[in-house]
Amino acid sequence: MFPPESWGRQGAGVFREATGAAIHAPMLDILRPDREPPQAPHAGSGAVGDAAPTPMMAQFLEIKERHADCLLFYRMGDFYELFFDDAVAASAALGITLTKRGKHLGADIPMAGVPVVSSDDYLQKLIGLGFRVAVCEQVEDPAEAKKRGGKSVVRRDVVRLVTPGTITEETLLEPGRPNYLMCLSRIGGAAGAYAIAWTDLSTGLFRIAQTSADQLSADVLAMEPSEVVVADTLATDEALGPLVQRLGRRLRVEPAVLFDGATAEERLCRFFGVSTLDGFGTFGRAELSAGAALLAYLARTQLKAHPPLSPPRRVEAGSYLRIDPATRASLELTRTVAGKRQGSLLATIDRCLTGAGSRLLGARLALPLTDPAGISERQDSVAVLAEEGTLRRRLRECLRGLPDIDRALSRLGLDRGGPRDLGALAEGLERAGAIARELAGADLGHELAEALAALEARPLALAVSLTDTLADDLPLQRRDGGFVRAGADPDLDETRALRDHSRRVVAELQARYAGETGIRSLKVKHNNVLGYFVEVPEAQGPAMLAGGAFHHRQTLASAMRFSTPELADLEARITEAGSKALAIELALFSGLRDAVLAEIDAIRAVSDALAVIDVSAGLAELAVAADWVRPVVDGTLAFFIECGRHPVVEAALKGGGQSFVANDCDLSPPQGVSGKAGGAGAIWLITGPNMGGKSTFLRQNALIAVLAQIGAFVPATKAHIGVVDRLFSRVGASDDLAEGRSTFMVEMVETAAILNQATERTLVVLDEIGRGTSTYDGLSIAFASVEHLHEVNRARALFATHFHEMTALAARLKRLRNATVRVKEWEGEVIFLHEVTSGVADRSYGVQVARLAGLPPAVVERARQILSELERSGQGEKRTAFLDDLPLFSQAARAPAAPPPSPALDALAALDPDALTPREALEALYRLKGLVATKP
Ligand SMILES: Nc1ncnc2c1ncn2[C@@H]1O[C@H](COP(=O)(O)OP(=O)(O)OP(=O)(O)O)[C@@H](O)[C@H]1O
Repeated sequence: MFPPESWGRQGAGVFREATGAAIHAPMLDILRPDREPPQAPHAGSGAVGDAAPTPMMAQFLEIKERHADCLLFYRMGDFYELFFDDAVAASAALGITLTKRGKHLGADIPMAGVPVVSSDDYLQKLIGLGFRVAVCEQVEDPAEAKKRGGKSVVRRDVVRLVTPGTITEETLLEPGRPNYLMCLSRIGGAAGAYAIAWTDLSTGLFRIAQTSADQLSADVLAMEPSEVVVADTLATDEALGPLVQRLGRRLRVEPAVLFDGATAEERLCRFFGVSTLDGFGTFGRAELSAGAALLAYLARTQLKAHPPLSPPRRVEAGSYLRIDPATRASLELTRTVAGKRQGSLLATIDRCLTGAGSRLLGARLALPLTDPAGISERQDSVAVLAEEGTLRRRLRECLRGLPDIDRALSRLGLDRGGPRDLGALAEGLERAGAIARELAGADLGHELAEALAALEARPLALAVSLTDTLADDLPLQRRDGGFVRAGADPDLDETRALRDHSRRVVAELQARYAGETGIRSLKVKHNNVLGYFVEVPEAQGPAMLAGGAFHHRQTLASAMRFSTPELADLEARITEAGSKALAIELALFSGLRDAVLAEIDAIRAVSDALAVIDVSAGLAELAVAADWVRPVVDGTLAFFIECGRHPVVEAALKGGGQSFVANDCDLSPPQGVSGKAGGAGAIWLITGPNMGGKSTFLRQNALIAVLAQIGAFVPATKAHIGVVDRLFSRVGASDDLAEGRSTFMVEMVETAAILNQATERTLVVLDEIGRGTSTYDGLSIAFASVEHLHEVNRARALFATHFHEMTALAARLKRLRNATVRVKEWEGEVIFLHEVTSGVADRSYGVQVARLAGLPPAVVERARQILSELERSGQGEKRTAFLDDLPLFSQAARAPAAPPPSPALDALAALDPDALTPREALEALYRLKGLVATKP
């Protein structure tokens, strides 16, 4: 990077050029009103009529035109300046001052700026608000520009576009969360092949997966991407509508040419410097298109920098547990319903000590495995470290505070790295050695043995040269030097000695001058304008001039400043030695950087190995601390959990000094059920009081399945799980008003997905289906859904309901069992025991719960009265007839004898079912329901 062209902001209109001469400029040169064209036809023309814009203005407009959709951070001295609309937008978004500089087309030019040193904070805010930022730097030394003539402007260009998915700065990233940029591609129309490719530019990870129209949303959202790039031709496609809506600001539309399938493979090959992709896997056309688009988008945003991506790895469909977005949300896997990480499953189980470990755990939670052998390998790692307490503690000691190797590596690869990134690698490699020594000789499973092998294969020579070269305390930026250890390079030592010696001579001069002049308050000082100078109180100034050895430079209110040939000479020597020292340091930096990049694969393998060790040790720590067990995971259809607990609720209760009541669950294929009904897993129909713990029980079993399949231990005393291919959980209703769907509609859409897609291997967890509509409608839907699950899907399922009528199904459906949550009633109070047992609940205790919730006593009493009447009058259509006799409804009892007119019936009579499309039918149904609801 070149020294900035110093058009500073300091003072009112005082700007210094890089040459050091102070100049007074009432306004920035480019924006001086007298130099502005009276009328510029449009931004970017560069020259207008008889009055051309200033060269710098022309440069600004030209660059801005090329990056019209970005805020342009235009580097001027120590600031990034924004002009015109960018300035207005940034000042509103960042709360920074909006000023005016000069005129354009007769109007003031708005301007706002942020200091370069703190620009990361501003960038973070802007990116978070959905802006994209083009960072424009000087791309030549100001001295070069000067050679071209006095008026020449230093060449500038955009060096990088900062977008949500392409951030690499440590300060802009969360340590434990990946930052995914994703491209989505489709080949061959709506029914064609879909694929996604995603990368974490900050770590170099690169994955490609095939998907389908059905799975698209689930697969995209599972990765929680920060930015999703879609071709303009696809973004407007109806099939993508719901996903596009969900992505909102995260969506980025780019020209379709980025996704060009014909050149995709060749572009991928060229990027990775290979003649064929066979070594990386076999990719379909849509996958190649998505992968190549990703590279093209990176080229657009990173410009000249070549991101150090790992070769693409294909995520095989079917190799992971499918979890749709609604299930992820309802199970609060990575964030709570309120959107917080705290309180999610991930936050509860994450005991990792490194950012890479937390990211790996998150990635495993996004894609739990379905292959029992792969799961077992991960479990072996956890088991070894759970058993070997001393080893685990020592490993965790080494991992604590380990720098983020992946991110340091990525920044170095993009040439955005500094001395601390090299330092991070030095420390990382050293710790890797310590960890390898701890692991050597231990009885490790396959996964940990592989990790150990990667640690042992670490590039030793590189580690040594990094440690030998780098100083103990490293500056953030390389441009100031001072990061090379004394003794590392003889030339550098010599130059530094020269510089330091000259500095000492300067200090000695002060004593000599004071002695010679007899002025005891004489001082030798330094500033950027004068360099070294002698300063004396103003009264002594004339005496200094008398001897002729001191040349007057400046008079201040209370002091006079002088220079001497000796000082000027020393200054020159110090500056020269300083530049030489810096040049040597920068050369050493480049050498080390090249050496690092030459070993990038080995270093990445070390980092991956450390992440695996961190995740395994973290899960082992959790298993020991919270008393979790290793589940048996195999290819059967078993689902047996003894004394299972909800990890998050248990942790929360523990915090409040309460204990969690453990419960068993057994959905394994029931013994003794033969014929068509046999063979598949069971359904538990759970009835029980409100607040009894039904939802918690449902969720805990789904979470145990997920934990088992990421290779973790589980909160239970015993567990046997036949791998689940797909998990559906509908617990707790939510409106999706953003997509224009009511609570009931959302519930039905999700239920439809479950009934259409669940297989024998699926685990379905359903809570109170059908409660968002009238009792009979709801009951009928719930009945039919359970029957379908039992007969057609044959999935393992937990179904909680307040429709006690449904318990009768157990007599007909062979694999359905009734279970209930126990409560005790004591002196009119309900006591929740949170125990799940076989059997049927007698009632819901809703009124008692309502009282506990603080409903006014009069309402509770009235509800009790109505409830006992309802229970007394039994079932059937006339069950509410008694209400007329109750005091509150006696008014309504005086209704006219003749049946009231019914707009709903009239509207129904007017309908012609054969003439309606399914959508119109649905709308008509809603209209009818609306009419019924508003009926007096
Ligand atoms: N096994 C348990 N041990 C201890 N406390 C529990 C247990 N299960 C649930 N709870 C506590 O009871 C509260 C209510 O549980 P939950 O929401 O699961 O009830 P529910 O039966 O689904 O109620 P509703 O039918 O009203 O939705 C939870 O917030 C939790 O604090």
